[in-house]
Amino acid sequence: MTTRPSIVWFRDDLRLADHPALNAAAEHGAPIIAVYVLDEQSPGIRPLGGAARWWLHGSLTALAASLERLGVPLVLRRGAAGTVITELAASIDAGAVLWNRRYGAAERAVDTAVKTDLRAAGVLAHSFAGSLLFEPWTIMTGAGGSYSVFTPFWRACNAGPPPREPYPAPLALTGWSSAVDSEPLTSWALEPTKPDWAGGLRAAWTPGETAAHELLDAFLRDTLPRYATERDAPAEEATSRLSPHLRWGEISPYQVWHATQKVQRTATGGAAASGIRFLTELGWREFAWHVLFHTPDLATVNLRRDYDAFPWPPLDDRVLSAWQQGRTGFALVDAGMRELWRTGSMHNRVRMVTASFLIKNLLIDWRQGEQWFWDTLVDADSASNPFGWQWVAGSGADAAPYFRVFNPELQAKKFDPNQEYIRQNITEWGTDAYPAPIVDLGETRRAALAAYAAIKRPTP
Ligand SMILES: Cc1cc2nc3c(=O)[nH]c(=O)nc-3n(C[C@H](O)[C@H](O)[C@H](O)COP(=O)(O)OP(=O)(O)OC[C@H]3O[C@@H](n4cnc5c(N)ncnc54)[C@H](O)[C@@H]3O)c2cc1C
Repeated sequence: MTTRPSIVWFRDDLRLADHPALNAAAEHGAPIIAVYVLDEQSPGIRPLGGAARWWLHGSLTALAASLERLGVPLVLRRGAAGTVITELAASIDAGAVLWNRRYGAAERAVDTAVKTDLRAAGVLAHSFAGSLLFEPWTIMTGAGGSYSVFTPFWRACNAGPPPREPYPAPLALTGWSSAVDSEPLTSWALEPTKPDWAGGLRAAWTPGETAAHELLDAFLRDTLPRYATERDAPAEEATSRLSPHLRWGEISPYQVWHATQKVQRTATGGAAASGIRFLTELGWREFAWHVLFHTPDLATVNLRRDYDAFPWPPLDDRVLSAWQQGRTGFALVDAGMRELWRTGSMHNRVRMVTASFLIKNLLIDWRQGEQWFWDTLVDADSASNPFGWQWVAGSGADAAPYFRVFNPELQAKKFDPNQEYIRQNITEWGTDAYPAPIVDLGETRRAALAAYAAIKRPTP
C-alpha cells in the first residue's frame, strides 16, 4: 500500500520558512506535492495587475527552485482553484490538502467550498494562520463589533498574547515522486515582452524569500535607528522596502515581528522609538486587512456612505493620463508617479501626496487612482491599496479629514528640501522641457472643499 500524498497549496505565502501548512505537512510525514493555481476564473477574484504579475513570475521561479532543492515538485495549474484542487487531489489520491488562510471574501468563498468538497471526498483539509499576526475575527471591540479606528485596534492586538514564534525552514522534506502534469510558467505570460516595460522593476527588485530576508536583515542592522526620524523623506531610503515581499508572503509578518523584537530588546533612545514605529506600521497592514475582512467591497464602495453623494465632475482622460505619466507640472507628484512606473513602487509619503492631488486637486474619483496603483505596484494589495486610497479620500476607516489637502509644493519643501528625490525621478527637472502646472492649486483646493462641504451639510 502506498502512502497517500499531502498537497500543500501555496497562495500568498511563497516561502518555505514559517509556512504553517508546509510545516504541518512535514510533520504529517506523507510525501509532499506543492501546487500553485493561477486563478483568474473564480467569481470575485480580482485579476492581478501588470506589475504584480511580473513579481509573481519571479517569486514562483524562486519558490520552485527552493522546493526542488528539497525534492518537492511545484505543480503549476491555471483555472478556477476550487475545481483544480479537488481534481488534483482526486487524481493523485491525496490524503490531505493543507494551506494558509486568505482573508478576502472571494478567496474565502473558494477556500470554504474546497474544504467542504475535499472533506466530503474523505480528504483531510486543513487551513492555518500564516499571513496575519491577528486574524480579523479575533480582535473585536467590547461590544463585539469590528474596529474602525486604528489606535484602539492596535491596542487590542497588543493586549493579548504576542504573535507565535516563527517556524524554521524545513531542512528536509519527502517529495512525491510520481509525475504530475504541470504547466510551464512561461506559458502564463506573466512577464511583459513587447514592449518589455519591466527593466526598471528588475533593477529595483529581486523577488523571492532569500532577497526578502536579506532586505530585513540589512534594514534592522543599518537603517532601523533612523526609521522614526527619516521614514517620511523619500530620498533617504529609510524604510524597509519589505511591502512586496510581505504582499507575496515571501516573508511572514511573524518573522518580521520577532526579528524586530529581538533588536528592540537591546535598543535604546531613538533606535527603540524606531522599532516601535516600525512595528506600528506592520499594525497598519493588519488594520487594513481587518477593515477589508469586515467590509469586503473596500476597493469599490465608500466606507462612509455619505461620500457616495460626492459630485465628481465628468472624467477628463487627458488629465488622468497626465497624472499617470507624471506630467502634471507638480514636481513631487510627477516624481512619485514616475518612480511608480519605473520601479513598481512609490514611497509612502509620496503615495499620500499623489493620491491627495488626484482626488482633491484634479477632482478625480479615488477609484481611478486605486485601479492605477493596483496595476502598477509590485506590492498591490487587496487590503492596503483601497484602504490607503479611502484614507486619503476621507471616506475610509480612521481616515484623513476631508479638509486635509496635501499641498504638493509645501510637501516637497518639507520632505525633499534638496530636491534629491525630484531630480532622481524627473530627468528634465529645471529645464523648459518640464511641463507647466496643469491646475491652479488654490482654486482646485477651494472647489474640492466646497464639494465636500456640500455632502457634509446635514439634509434639511
Ligand atoms: C494610496 C496608498 C496606497 C497604498 N497601497 C499599498 C499597497 O497596495 N500595498 C502595500 O503593501 N501598502 C500600500 N500602502 C501603504 C504604504 O505606502 C506601503 O506599505 C509602504 O510604502 C511600503 O514601503 P516599506 O515596505 O518600505 O514600508 P515600511 O515603512 O518599512 O513599513 C513596513 C511594512 O509595514 C506595512 N505598512 C507600512 N505602512 C503601511 C500603511 N500605511 N498601510 C498598510 N501597511 C503599511 C507594509 O507591509 C510595509 O512593508 C499604500 C498607501 C497609500 C497612501
